[in-house]
Amino acid sequence: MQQVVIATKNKGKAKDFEALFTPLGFEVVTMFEVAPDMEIKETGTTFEENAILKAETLSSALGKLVIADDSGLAVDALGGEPGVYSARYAGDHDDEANIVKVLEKLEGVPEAKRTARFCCALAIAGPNMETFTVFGTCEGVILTEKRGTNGFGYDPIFYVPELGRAMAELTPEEKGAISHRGNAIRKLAEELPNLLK
Ligand SMILES: O=c1nc[nH]c2c1ncn2[C@H]1C[C@H](O)[C@@H](COP(=O)(O)OP(=O)(O)OP(=O)(O)O)O1
Ligand SMILES: [Mg+2]
Repeated sequence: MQQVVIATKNKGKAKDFEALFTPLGFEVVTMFEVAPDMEIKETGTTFEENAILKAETLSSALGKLVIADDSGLAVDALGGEPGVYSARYAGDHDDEANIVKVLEKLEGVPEAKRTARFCCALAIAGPNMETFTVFGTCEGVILTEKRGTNGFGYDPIFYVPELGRAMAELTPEEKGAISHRGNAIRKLAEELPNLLK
């Protein structure tokens, strides 16, 4: 099976990518398999910068085509926070602590003002091509408590109005159909024939 290398060490993201790439006939491979000891510092100030950093670093190391994902949650009432710092908002990659911090900061904020979006920048880098990026979003509303057990990160507190459910109440396929990551991958898929020729 053809492989697609994703420059991530996030198991939740890897599952999202599997739901999106397996139907296309690709096996998803992550840094756990190809570069478990590599640490890539996310020093950028935008999702795009960090995605490019991760894709180019791993692609150079492997000499292969690599896709990276930098993503996060932007809450309107918090001026776009946690944004690019989503993974490190309350603790280093502590999803539960991050959720508690967002809910605390939004205490007393009425539903109409709890609008937010998930953002996903994807970068694709390879030996014989210029790095290319796409951006996807997904609009939602921050709940006042957690709902559902699927997904990862902020999914339990992210309500998707068009489906009437929290992101963590969706199957991986349902999430992929409407998510920031799914939307970004569909944009990338449109461009891929031009990029690789
Ligand atoms: O679909 C999602 N559903 C819920 N939460 C999400 C999603 N997508 C991103 N997020 C949150 C998780 C993490 O707090 C941050 C990503 O941070 P980000 O640096 O891109 O990923 P990461 O450090 O976990 O893994 P890696 O850099 O190895 O790909 O945004
Ligand atoms: Mg990261």
